[in-house]
Amino acid sequence: MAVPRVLILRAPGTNCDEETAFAFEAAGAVTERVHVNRLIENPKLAEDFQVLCLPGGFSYGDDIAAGRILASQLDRNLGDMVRQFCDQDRLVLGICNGFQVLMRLGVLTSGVRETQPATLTWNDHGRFEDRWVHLSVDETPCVFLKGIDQMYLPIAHAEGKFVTADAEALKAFGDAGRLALRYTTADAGQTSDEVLPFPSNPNGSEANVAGICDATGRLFGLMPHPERHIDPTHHPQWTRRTEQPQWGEGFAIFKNAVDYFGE
Ligand SMILES: NC(=O)CC[C@H](N)C(=O)O
Repeated sequence: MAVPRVLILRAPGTNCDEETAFAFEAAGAVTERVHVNRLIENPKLAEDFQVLCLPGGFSYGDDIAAGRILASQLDRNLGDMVRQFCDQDRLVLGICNGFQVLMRLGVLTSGVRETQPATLTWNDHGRFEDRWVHLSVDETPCVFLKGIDQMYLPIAHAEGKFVTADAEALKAFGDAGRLALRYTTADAGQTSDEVLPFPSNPNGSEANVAGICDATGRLFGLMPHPERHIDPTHHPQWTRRTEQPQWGEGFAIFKNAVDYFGE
């Protein structure tokens, strides 16, 4: 099986890059954490990688809007590199702040209309929300979610509310299976378009959206942090369980990415 090489992009304020590298390596990938300035000096560096991952954090202090400055920097300086990564048979993953960057770049929402069809904005209650959430997976082409029905993962964000320009845009995403990951209740197995009340839906996202993918399923962004639930002991109730699973519930996302290159 081919071992994919994962480029984990660092920028001032990134704070989840080491955990994300650990998760990918546990799943069998080779990783390199590369600062955005190194990539701007030499964009050809990216040619050695099959997966581009934008990890979580507070890039450029979330100034202007979370992800805005890093997205502009990538667009202006590395636009060709990012487009090539998205167009070829490679994978792109954005986790939390990385998801915000991908949304500002527009790579996850392309194909729906000319003008920007969706964004991430402030949580309804206007605060940073840091806790665990229940998630369910839609019928989706998303490579990273293959074989996953449910997950229990932590969130830690202030600007995670998914909104679309109008109902037509939301429907277009939904019909294509692009509203891939949703917040749900502790007992629900299904995804739902009806907005669930807080705390099940932590930020007021339309259709309870926690993550979306592009039309091919190769590009994916999510607000929860799968890299923070890799070991079973990351689960907040792990000491009460009689048996431990081999991996935490976020691990399958990284494993799916690695397995994609072995198929
Ligand atoms: N955990 C993160 O990546 C944080 C995302 C972003 N800084 C926010 O607060 O919305």
